[in-house]
Amino acid sequence: MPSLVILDASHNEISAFFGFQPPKNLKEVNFSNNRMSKMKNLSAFSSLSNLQLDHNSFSEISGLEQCGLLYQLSLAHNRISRISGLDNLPLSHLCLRGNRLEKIEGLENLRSLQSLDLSLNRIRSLAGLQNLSLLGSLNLEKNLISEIQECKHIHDLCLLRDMNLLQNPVQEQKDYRLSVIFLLQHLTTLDQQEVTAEEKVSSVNKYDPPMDVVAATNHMTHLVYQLMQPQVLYDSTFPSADCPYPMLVLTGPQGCGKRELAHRLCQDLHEYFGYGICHTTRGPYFGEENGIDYHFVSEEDFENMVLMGKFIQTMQYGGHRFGLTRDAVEEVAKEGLACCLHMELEGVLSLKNSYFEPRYILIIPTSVEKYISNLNDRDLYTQAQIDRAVSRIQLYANTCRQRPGFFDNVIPSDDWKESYPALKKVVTGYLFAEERDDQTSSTFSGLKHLSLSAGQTGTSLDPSDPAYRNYLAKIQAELSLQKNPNELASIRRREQLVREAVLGKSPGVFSQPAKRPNISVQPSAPLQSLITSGQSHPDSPPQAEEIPPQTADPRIPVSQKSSGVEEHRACSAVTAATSARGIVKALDIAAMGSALDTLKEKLENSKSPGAADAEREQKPETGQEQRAPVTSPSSRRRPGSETKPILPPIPTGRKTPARPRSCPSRPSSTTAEEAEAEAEEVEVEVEVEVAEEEEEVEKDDEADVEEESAREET
Ligand SMILES: Nc1ncnc2c1ncn2[C@@H]1O[C@H](COP(=O)(O)OP(=O)(O)OP(=O)(O)O)[C@@H](O)[C@H]1O
Repeated sequence: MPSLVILDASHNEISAFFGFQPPKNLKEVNFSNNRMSKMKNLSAFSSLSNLQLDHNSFSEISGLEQCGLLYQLSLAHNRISRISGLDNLPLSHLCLRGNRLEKIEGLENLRSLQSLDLSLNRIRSLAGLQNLSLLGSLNLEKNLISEIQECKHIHDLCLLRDMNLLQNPVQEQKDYRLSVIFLLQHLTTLDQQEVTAEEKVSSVNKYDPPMDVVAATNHMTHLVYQLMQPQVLYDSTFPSADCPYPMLVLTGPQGCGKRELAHRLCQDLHEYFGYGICHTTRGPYFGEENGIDYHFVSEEDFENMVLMGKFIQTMQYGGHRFGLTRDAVEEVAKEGLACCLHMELEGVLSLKNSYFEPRYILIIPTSVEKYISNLNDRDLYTQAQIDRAVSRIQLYANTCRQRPGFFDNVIPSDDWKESYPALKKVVTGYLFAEERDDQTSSTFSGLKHLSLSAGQTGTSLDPSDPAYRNYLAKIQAELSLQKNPNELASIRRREQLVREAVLGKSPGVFSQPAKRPNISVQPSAPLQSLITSGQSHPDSPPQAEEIPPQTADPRIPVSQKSSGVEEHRACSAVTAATSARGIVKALDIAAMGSALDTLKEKLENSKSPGAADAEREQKPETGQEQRAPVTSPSSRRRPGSETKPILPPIPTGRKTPARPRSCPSRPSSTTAEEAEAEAEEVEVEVEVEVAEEEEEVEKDDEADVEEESAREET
């Protein structure tokens, strides 16, 4: 049969393996479920591409070496105990399910293999799969794999999407699924179940959390432990919304000189800075002193301190733990000094979650060779430690590049002594000392004052405390846009326009829609009653005696006159009130035709002696109304804004970069301060003018009414 292409001889009792002359074009052969036990050389079957030999009694794979086109081979449920004879075959699908395999071998050169079924064997390790770079599907169900770490052997198989480890002992391992998903991040199906995006994210957050997640967890841990302790009021550093306690943090890779720089800075600027002493579990280097460089503590003590809520942040570096305690900061703050610290990036990230708002300065080496040489000179580090430190330069550089503003300043440094002047300049700039040498002492006293005031505001979570109000004012100011003098002038102009429109001096936009009824509408009786009484029910025009005295001015609805407070509010809200009046006035009496008589009558009735008395009683209120704008809540002055926040010498510039109000102690803020003062002046000016103009409006209104009444009387 030279033309035979597909041969299916399954489910027979054939024992002879290929006991026939090879058809030239034979491609697919199925001898499954027969009684074959020994394979023979198939080099004559050169076209063979698919061979199914399941459920036979083969114990060894052989004779396939010359099958250069064989891409699919299935030998499931045989007695094979060792994989062999498959080298260099172009197999893409191989099934050895249900054999006696104990390890994966002989597959190293199957570079084209895409699908491998080794289920139902006795395999314990995944070693031997690492070269199968095209492998996309791997079935290892019902084997003896017990360690999650075995997945490391297939970690680099980027095309592996589907893996089945069902009924392996490894399934009982804690967090098995998340761990496997973490190790094999390309998987889309694990154990016949789809891998979700949530699972992938959770696995990464669990086993290789991003630095921010680590920092947040670190912060959360310490905060929780701290809250579990009896609460202590930290006089000097209790967070004050207006003036956070000033801190300076030098960061950079290990051994970049930040520690020396910090010490030197605290020495030179000892009037301003104190060195914050961290705790560590590492032993002291030669020359280091307990309580000067670090507080050296045992692992156990450190852990106890964590549980006691002592730390603000901690981090693990080089197998040792480092941490900054609240007390360490407090020690410095008590002296009236700003705390100067050095720490790694992880510490910075954690600290950034706290209520402290330090300045962060990155000290970064520019020459790797010099950096390595500096580290070697210290004679403290192993090569692995040096390599790690060097690798972290990139981490800092990336952070700096990817997160603009993360560091307040970056100082390139290959030698700390050389970079010290630059650092000092930057820091003195923060202190405002360089530009205002003459005010140095006052800055310092400001710092002392800061500590004190922070202490005073230690209980400032009480709303009755002025600092609390300052906090609100600060938030409010930040939320509302700051207006420059030009904007304020523009607002004034627009207000003026509105006022003129209301007074009928100019046909402002606000009066137009309200004037339309003037022309075309003859008000009905219900409308008259609405105008005169302020009541809304159209069918029941009120009797004259029903009209309360304060509705003598028919243009102002009762609702606006019902109480002094409301009146006050109505007059305060300049634009709203005047425009409302504008609308009422625009429905002018002249346009009401016959309705005028009724109105007149009611007006007269309302001027009864009782009503007049009542009106007189209203006079003080009117006065109040006139004065109202000055103290009006609608004024643009913020509550509590007359109390200037006390400013720290190292202000919170980074978090509130462009707002002169919140960082006036920055060098560049001299002009900002002036601008602020100027803006405030203009603000007050505008308010006073608004008040005066309002007064005028009121007088004009009153004069109008009187004139009208007089006209009517005549
Ligand atoms: N509380 C902390 N949080 C985060 N990092 C810290 C903390 N305390 C110290 N570190 C940092 O941990 C790293 C290891 O500290 P270690 O004192 O062992 O470094 P070092 O070899 O003396 O080098 P360096 O001169 O940079 O301090 C340093 O980069 C140090 O700045």
